[in-house]
Amino acid sequence: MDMMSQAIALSKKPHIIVATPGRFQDHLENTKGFSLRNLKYLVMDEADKLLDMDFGPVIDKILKVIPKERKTFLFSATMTTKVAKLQRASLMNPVKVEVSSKYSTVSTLLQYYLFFPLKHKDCYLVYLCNELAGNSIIIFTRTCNDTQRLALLLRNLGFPAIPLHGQLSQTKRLGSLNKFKAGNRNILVATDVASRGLDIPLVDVVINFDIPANSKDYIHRVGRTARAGRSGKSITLVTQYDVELLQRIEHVIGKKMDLFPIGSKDDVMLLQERVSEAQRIATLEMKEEQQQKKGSKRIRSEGNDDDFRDREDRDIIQYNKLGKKAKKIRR
Ligand SMILES: Nc1ncnc2c1ncn2[C@@H]1O[C@H](COP(=O)(O)OP(=O)(O)OP(=O)(O)O)[C@@H](O)[C@H]1O
Repeated sequence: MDMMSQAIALSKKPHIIVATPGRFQDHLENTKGFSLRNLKYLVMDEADKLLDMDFGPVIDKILKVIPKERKTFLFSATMTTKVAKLQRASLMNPVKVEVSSKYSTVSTLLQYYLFFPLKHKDCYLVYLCNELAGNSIIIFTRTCNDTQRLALLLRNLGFPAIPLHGQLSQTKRLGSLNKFKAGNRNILVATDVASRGLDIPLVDVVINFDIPANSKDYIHRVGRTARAGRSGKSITLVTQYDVELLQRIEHVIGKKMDLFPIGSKDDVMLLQERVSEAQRIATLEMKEEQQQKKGSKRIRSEGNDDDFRDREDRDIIQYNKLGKKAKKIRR
């Protein structure tokens, strides 16, 4: 929804507003007649995230202009000392309710790791996707760039992968998510934008392509599977540089992960040639995309059709093109 239609909705004085902090602050500053004088309850979901470096300053501003006489609820699977700071700063008589004094993952989640040298990372991922074909999988990466690259790489090999990251427009993000939810694409490659809050019942496996640097992110990521009593698997890829991070996560969750059972290293390496070719094509496609992006920026700045920004159509064409390329690789 755009700002204007939201302003109209707000003028009708809704009883409940669900908002991201940035947009909320925007309305506080720019929407005439929008006031929070009567606010009674403030709920912060993923509270530790809302109070971190990215959101903290905006939240501070919002807290300053809402009534002190209110009930505040903070929710999250993980908490930080920053929440404690906030409790001291603006909560009266706070009560803390914990399911467990230790961070825990559910017992229906089977947690595995795979250990191999960094140079074979893509190859192991492709091997896993092949082994797990038919499952619905979320693959987490550290950067938007890797998300895009891996989605292209997997598509080049014929896997129905789709990227989701913060640099996509809202429309495209929703589009990706819907395709995944509907089962049209059963591999979602995502950054941590997808690590919290997503409630998709059919996720069978979470793969941490990059091991999360923060153990709390691990808990949120693997929580995308094995939800509401269902079973699920997580597989964390570990290279020679990640051993310490793995140990730290195991310490935080109070569990040791098992080695994911796969064939021999030779079985994995059989894929290497095809993976290398798909990597080469993915790199070219990334370059092509970047050039097209530059082109679209130029067109936009010249004042042409704004819809050019929505590259959904072009992506479909590209997907078909990749489909052909994938066949070529198989032969
Ligand atoms: N008591 C319950 N009985 C059955 N299903 C439930 C119950 N509570 C929640 N669920 C279902 O479990 C799923 C997860 O719930 P919800 O999204 O509220 O979890 P959450 O704790 O907010 O997760 P996260 O913070 O990790 O995103 C939802 O599909 C919800 O409908």
